[in-house]
Amino acid sequence: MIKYITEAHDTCKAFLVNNDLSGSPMANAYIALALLTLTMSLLRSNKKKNASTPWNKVPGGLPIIGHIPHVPSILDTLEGWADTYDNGSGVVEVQMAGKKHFIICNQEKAQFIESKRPHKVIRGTKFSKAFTSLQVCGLIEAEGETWKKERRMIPPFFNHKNVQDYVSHANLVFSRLIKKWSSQCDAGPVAVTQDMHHAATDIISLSMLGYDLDSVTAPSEMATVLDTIAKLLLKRAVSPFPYWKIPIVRQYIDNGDPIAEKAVAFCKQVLAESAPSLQSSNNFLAAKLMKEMGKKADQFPEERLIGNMITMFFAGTETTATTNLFCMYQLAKDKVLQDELRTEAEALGEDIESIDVAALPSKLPLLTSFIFEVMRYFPAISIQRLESTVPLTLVDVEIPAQSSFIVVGRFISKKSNTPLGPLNSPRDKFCAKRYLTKNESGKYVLSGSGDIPTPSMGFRSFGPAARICPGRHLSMMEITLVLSKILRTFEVSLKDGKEDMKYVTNFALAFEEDLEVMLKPRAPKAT
Ligand code: HEM
Repeated sequence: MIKYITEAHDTCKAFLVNNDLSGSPMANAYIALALLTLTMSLLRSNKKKNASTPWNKVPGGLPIIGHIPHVPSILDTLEGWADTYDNGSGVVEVQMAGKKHFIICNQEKAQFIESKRPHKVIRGTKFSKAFTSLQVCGLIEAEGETWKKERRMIPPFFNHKNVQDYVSHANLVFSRLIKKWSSQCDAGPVAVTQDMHHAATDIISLSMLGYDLDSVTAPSEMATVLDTIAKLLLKRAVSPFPYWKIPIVRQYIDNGDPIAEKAVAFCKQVLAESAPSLQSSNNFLAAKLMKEMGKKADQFPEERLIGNMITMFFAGTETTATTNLFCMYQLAKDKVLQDELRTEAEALGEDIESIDVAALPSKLPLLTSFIFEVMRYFPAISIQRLESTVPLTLVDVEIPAQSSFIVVGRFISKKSNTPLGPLNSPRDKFCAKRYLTKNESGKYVLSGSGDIPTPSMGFRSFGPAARICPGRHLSMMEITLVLSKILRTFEVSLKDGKEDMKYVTNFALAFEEDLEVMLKPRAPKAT
């Protein structure tokens, strides 16, 4: 027993180290509380041993807490279990943190679970509580009727027509980024990670609030606050117990409440200051939303408007920046591909900045296919944690309400449904041309309608149909624009030819270390 408690203790410690909490004076109290919570959950769980199920269970595990995924690579552990234990049913059962979880590892089962959203299957309650605790009350945290109402209201402002209004923001921010890198690139490798995050934050700030943070040019306190909220949300969502409700303890563990207050105060102030010009502004979400709300009686309350603004920073910054970084890394690794993409970007001429957003995929088919493949292969969000609110029948077995599901999206996309593309590329390999096909004149064009691929095509990077990412056209516009600018301005290569960048795989993918690249300015074209 002592062995098990020691192992659990070590895991909690690893969690703290992983989340920069190990230096906290409350670390041991945290561990003790975590262990107590695990024990309590066992006592409460009143488990019925299900001797035979049509799916496999991950064998072994510790009494009380069950299996403990290795903290630096939760995703790898989950995918490893899916790979080893799926008997073809698409479900693997595992006991973790005193609770049964179902790992959903094929397309058919994923679709079944996701079809039950938003009422019978929801995001985990722990997740919602973490969001509410930091006042990030918006579309991501919402369920049921609130979600339906906000889903009707907000996503239309992310369609192609509206994203066109945000293009000037992306152009402004990326011009600053390219200018900054141009001034640094002669001095050696350029550290691009933080700049890419700042660029994504600045674009969200301009496009959602109409406010220019300009954190690409100079550090901005508010950019740091908004970035910290995202980290706190993830930390709270995976915590074994709601430590933030415990007076004194909470301020030592994350000091999240004053940070959340700052973010809310910032959004309120920006909106109050821009109120007089809202009627004439149409190039940021808050203005569009407030006009729409003015037309209707059933407005949503101020805290949800603000909560939705902060939600967009959380949802739209890390995801887009991470994808941009993985794209840069793939470009830097493959000079031939880089040249092909550059030729395509240059053929567009100078009009990239005023281009019709909806036309980007057809004008830049190879770049678009490359971005889709980066997203499939390195999805910013690689797993989804879900919970049932009613009993569900899974492979002819009734499983109770409050069952926990983990959909391993990246794993599924590497196994099934994903097209092999014109080069017949295996699904577990990276292939930039995967989403292309040759037309009658032998030219590569995007396959199918050219739209963003769907989960039924093995592409799960923007989430399932029911709660598909509303920001997908905005992020595609951003990524296409910044890559086109980078390709036209620089030749990109890896620092010291270093090809083996490691990435961490907790809930979102990220490079373990900052990405540094060599940027060689391209010779100005002879006129
Ligand atoms: C490469 C960039 C992005 C990726 C990979 C991405 C991925 C995702 C995924 C996988 C989901 C579904 C989560 C679920 O299953 O519940 C999602 C939802 C969401 N995304 Fe994105 N996203 C990106 C960019 C953005 C941007 C730029 C915004 C807005 C500014 C945004 C706003 C949202 C919101 C509000 C939701 C919740 C939708 C709902 O629950 O109804 N995302 N995103």
